[in-house]
Amino acid sequence: MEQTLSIIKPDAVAKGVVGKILDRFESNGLRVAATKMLQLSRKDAQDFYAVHKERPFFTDLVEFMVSGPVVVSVLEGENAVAKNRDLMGATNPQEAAAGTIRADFAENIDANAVHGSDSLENAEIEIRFFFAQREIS
Ligand SMILES: Nc1ncnc2c1ncn2[C@@H]1O[C@H](COP(=O)(O)OP(=O)(O)OP(=O)(O)O)[C@@H](O)[C@H]1O
Repeated sequence: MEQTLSIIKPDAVAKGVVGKILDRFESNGLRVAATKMLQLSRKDAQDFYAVHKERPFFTDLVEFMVSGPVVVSVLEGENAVAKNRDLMGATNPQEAAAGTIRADFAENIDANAVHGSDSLENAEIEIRFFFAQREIS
């Protein structure tokens, strides 16, 4: 079954909506196969978002991602990558469709509540970045 990586970002953890966001996944056919809370180091955040390192928002993105704990999860289900992206909504919460996680819980494009892998290939890389095989059930 397809797997994808989700990150509940520091803004959503600070707001206390971790349970509500995990419920969106579970209520829409995505099983939580692994989950944990952790504090990213600057190196973790820089490595994780390395594809964006030339972008003007990179420094702000890294500082935001280390501003508090995150909750990382492996989600499993049919078309898990695409399904998670649909549930998340557009990157900019102002453009996110009604009923999506970002429309309901995100503040702005910097503090946008969640990350989800954007391809099957990246999902595998991102899952390996955060989880050992024995942590995934
Ligand atoms: N123009 C921008 N200004 C500020 N921050 C941005 C901008 N574009 C993207 N970001 C931040 O960088 C993150 C990664 O950008 P990307 O284009 O990969 O968006 P995404 O795939 O929707 O989000 P994510 O990778 O977090 O799932 C975004 O979630 C957002 O927090």
